Amino acid sequence: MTILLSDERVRAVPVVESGEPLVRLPRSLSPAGALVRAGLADRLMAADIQLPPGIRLRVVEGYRPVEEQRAIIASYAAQVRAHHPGVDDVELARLTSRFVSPVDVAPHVAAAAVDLTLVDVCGEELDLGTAIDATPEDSDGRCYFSAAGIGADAHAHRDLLASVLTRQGLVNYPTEWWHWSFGDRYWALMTGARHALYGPVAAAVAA
Ligand SMILES: C[C@@H](N)C(=O)N[C@H](C)C(=O)O
Repeated sequence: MTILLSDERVRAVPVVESGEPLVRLPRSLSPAGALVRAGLADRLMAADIQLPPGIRLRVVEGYRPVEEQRAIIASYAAQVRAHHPGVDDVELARLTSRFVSPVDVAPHVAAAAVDLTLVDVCGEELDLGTAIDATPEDSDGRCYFSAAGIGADAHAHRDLLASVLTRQGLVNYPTEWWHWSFGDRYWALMTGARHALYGPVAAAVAA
């Protein structure tokens, strides 16, 4: 059974902030220059060199300011309401958290998560079954890491991604094949760590 980011068990995980700085990923790994915690950056670089020749990781997003997280929540919650008329507020929050995290436990706001994919030598994205940020509604559930209804290549590419990232200690959010994190509260719950390493980062600190 999938544990969502809105689950009380995630919120119950304590954070013992390590104070680890944010670093900008190299452009070869993240043309957008995503910012992440130093420990996550090291793990991503280690995962990248484990890939077969001709395949690289491509990180499209890392740290996200809290205002941006709030804006994504508001926008997607409105879409969920339109798709699921009549849901109460509790169910709305649960359904919304399949695609975007509540602010207080948000892995991107802690600079502890990345959205990423695989690219070939020309920088072209490989087939992972859906676009990054395809919602459950738009993709008919194919955004879930273990979804049926995607091709053999997409399955193989998701498995390849998982093999190099889990070896570095990252965990996937099962409703989004592209979302991987390290050191946040969701990661702590999933790995059995006693506490999270990284809490929310203020925009002023990230600047
Ligand atoms: C909105 C989507 N790209 C995303 O980042 N989702 C995760 C679960 C999050 O909000 O942390």
